[in-house]
This record gives sequence, C-alpha cells and structure tokens, in this order.
Amino acid sequence: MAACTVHTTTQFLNTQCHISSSSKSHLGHFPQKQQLVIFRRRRSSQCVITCRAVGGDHDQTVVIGLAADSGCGKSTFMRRLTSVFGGTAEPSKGGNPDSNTLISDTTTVICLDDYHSLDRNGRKEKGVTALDPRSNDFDLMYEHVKALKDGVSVEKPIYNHATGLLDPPELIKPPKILVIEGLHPMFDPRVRELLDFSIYLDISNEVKFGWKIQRDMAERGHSLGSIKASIEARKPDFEAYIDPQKQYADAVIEVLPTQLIPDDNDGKILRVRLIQKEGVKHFSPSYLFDEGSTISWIPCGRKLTCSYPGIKFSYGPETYYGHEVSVLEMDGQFDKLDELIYVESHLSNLSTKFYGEVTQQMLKNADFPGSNNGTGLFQTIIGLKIRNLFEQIIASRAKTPVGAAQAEREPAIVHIEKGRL
Ligand SMILES: Nc1ncnc2c1ncn2[C@@H]1O[C@H](COP(=O)(O)OP(=O)(O)OP(=O)(O)O)[C@@H](O)[C@H]1O
Ligand SMILES: O=C(CO)[C@H](O)[C@H](O)COP(=O)(O)O
Repeated sequence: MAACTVHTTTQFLNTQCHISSSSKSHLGHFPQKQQLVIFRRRRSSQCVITCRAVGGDHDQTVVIGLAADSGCGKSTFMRRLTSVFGGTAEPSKGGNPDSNTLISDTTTVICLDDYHSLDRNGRKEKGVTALDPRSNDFDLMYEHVKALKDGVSVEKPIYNHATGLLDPPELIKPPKILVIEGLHPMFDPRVRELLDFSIYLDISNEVKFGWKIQRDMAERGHSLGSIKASIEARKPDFEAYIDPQKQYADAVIEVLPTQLIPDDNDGKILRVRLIQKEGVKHFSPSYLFDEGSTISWIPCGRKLTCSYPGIKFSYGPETYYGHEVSVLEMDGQFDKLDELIYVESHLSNLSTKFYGEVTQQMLKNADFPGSNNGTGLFQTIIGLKIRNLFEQIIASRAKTPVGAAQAEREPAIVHIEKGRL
C-alpha cells in the first residue's frame, strides 16, 4: 500500500475534503490547519482532492433509505417514487452498462450491492452470503453517503451482477434526493443516522416465494428447485441481518396473504399494511376517516366494484418494536382502478397537491406490479410523503441564514488539488 502525502496545510482550513482515486475514495474533515496524509490502494496512480468550505451544519442532499431482501419490489417502489417527481430514473448515459445506479432530475438511486467488499468468488471461497455484513464495506458506504449528503461527489464502486465482479468506480454527484436501496441501508448506525427517512419492504415468506418464482423462472431462467434452494440458503442471514432493520424504519410496508379467503395459500390476493411511525420529523401519517380511531371499512357496494373476496380497509394505532405507529391496512384488490378515487376521498393526510392525485399516480403506473392492491397504493402514498418531506426540509433550510447562503453557493466545490503517488 502506498502513501500519498499532500502538503497543503493552509488550503484545508475549515474545509471538508473528499479524496478519491480510481479504486477507492475517502471523506476527510479538516477543521484545523494540518498536514493531509492519505493512504492509497495499489494500482492507483493519482488521487484527486475535492474540497468545499464548511459553512454550518446544513446538509445539501436529502437521504432516503429503502431496505428489503432481493426480489421484494425495491425497483418497483423506486419507479413509483420517481414518477411522483415527474421523471423517470435511468442509468447514466455513456457509463458502465452494468451500473446499478438510476438517475432522474431530482433523485439518484444507488444500490448498496455496490458496497459488496467480496465479489461472487470471494463469497464462495469464504462461505458467506451477500447478506452477511462481512461481505460489505460499511466504512466506505458511510463515507460516501456522508459526502453526498454534504454536497461532495464520490467515486463509487460498481458490483456487476452479470459477472459477479467489482467493476471500476463511477462518479456520483450529490443529487437533491439520494435514495440508498438494498439489503443494509439501516444496518450500520452511522449510515442510519444520515437518513432523513427510511422504509422497509417486509414481504412475508409465502408472498416473496411467489414473486421470486415468477421473476426468476420467467426472466432469469432459474429452475424451481434452485429458487427454493437459494431462498432456504439465505434465510438464516436474512433473519440475522436484514429483517431486524425494520425496527428502525419510519414506514414499513408489510405484505401478507389475504385473510378474506380462509387458509388461502395461493398468494395472489394480498393483505398489505402500511405501518407509519409517529413523531418522525417532517412526516405525518395518513389516516382513514378519523385520526387516532380504530376503524374497519368494507367499501364495496354502490361506489366501488368488488369481485370475490372483496376489499377490506382497517386503520388504527398500534405499537411496533416499542414505537407508537398508525397502521393503514388494505386486504383484497381493486377491480376498476379509476374507482380508487372513492377510497382516496376517505383517506386523509395524503400529502397530495390536488384532489385525486393518488388515483392519478396509480392510473399513470397501472402496468407496474401491485397496482390493483395495497402494495401499489401504499408505495404511492409513501412516494407523496417523501416529496412532502423533501419540500419541508428545503423550506426549513431556506429560512436559516447559513442555509440560504449555502443554497446560493454554486458550485459547492471550492478547491481541487491533485497529488501523485
Ligand atoms: N407489488 C407487487 N405485486 C406483485 N408482484 C410484485 C410486486 N412488486 C414486485 N413484484 C414482483 O417481484 C419481482 C421483483 O420486483 P423488483 O424487481 O421490484 O424487486 P427488487 O427488490 O428490486 O429485486 P432485486 O433486488 O432482486 O433486483 C418483480 O418482477 C415482480 O414480478
Ligand atoms: O441479495 C442480493 C442483492 O440484490 C444479491 O444476491 C447480491 O447482491 C449478490 O448478487 P449476485 O447473486 O448477482 O452475485
């Protein structure tokens, strides 16, 4: 390992510096005059140091964490979220075609698989799964999320799912909203602390199995036996490292088999619960009819067409991992999506900008999986909530003198230094 020493004692007064090379990047804080000594990895010949003045404790980028196991609907949720902001998330043009990053005008979605420290062979040799923390570089994940949140670009590795190898890094610029999605966004307490809002998609085993079979057999050519084996092999680590993160989530979307059909094991009709934490800054839970009451509602009848087994909504306060939560539940599925407006008119605190916006979003994305049930409905509501949270954070920053000054300062980068090894 080589050392890169840059003698720039004066420039680094009261700045925050991001140091990157082709293989790794670091974030350094330099609140006082000091000599900067950076350790570089083998093969890298040059390091780039990008610094910006630190004017206060006002963050630049709003950070959202989305946790779920593989094949549990993270991509679908991201498409709904991006759609709320009026755009589509796409891979960066001209970049690595196997990049996992999706960029739109407002959002950048990075996949935490890119922080696998062991590639597919490495995991096989060591006998660990990708869910095991030993397969992931949480130090780098933290440094990158912190840097982006502070308005500093990073060079993020790429985990190539086609080859199972780690590809050369890609440049990620700080977006308005950064979404970190994957297996472990709430695992490391340092990363968790950086999240402005967090979501966990909690898909019950029966449902997960159905979704995975449908996708991995149809789209990825896997056999039923290999899908079953892979789910079984992942189970212990899923229970040890992924599932416990739901206790930290501000919102959990829980997907279960229906209770409307006794002993149903078809898994086609779903009971979906939106568990919303109380007391989260800039987030106020949606409710049905009367905030804080306990309600059960079967809307089928004159205004909502329902075929067997019908639709049932519930709402009420509960305790979830010791936290006070409000739970909205929908069991069953819509026959005619445009009739959702009837249900929407009985829901409150949806963070819509106009009457019917939830229904409009659902109709716009009617071809996405889950559009006829609570998964699509609650993902859309959370998308609107995130837009609202983002707008509130921006508004609160603009009110403070340092925040306003920072918002005007373009670009954030004030100094660039190159050092040779
Ligand atoms: N709400 C839903 N209702 C029905 N099926 C769904 C729903 N969401 C996702 N699926 C199914 O599950 C599959 C996986 O969804 P998606 O690609 O969004 O998950 P993911 O978490 O991003 O997966 P991965 O991490 O493996 O890329 C989809 O192909 C789809 O068939
Ligand atoms: O759990 C996962 C997250 O998506 C993947 O299994 C993990 O990233 C390893 O990927 P691959 O199976 O392509 O090597």
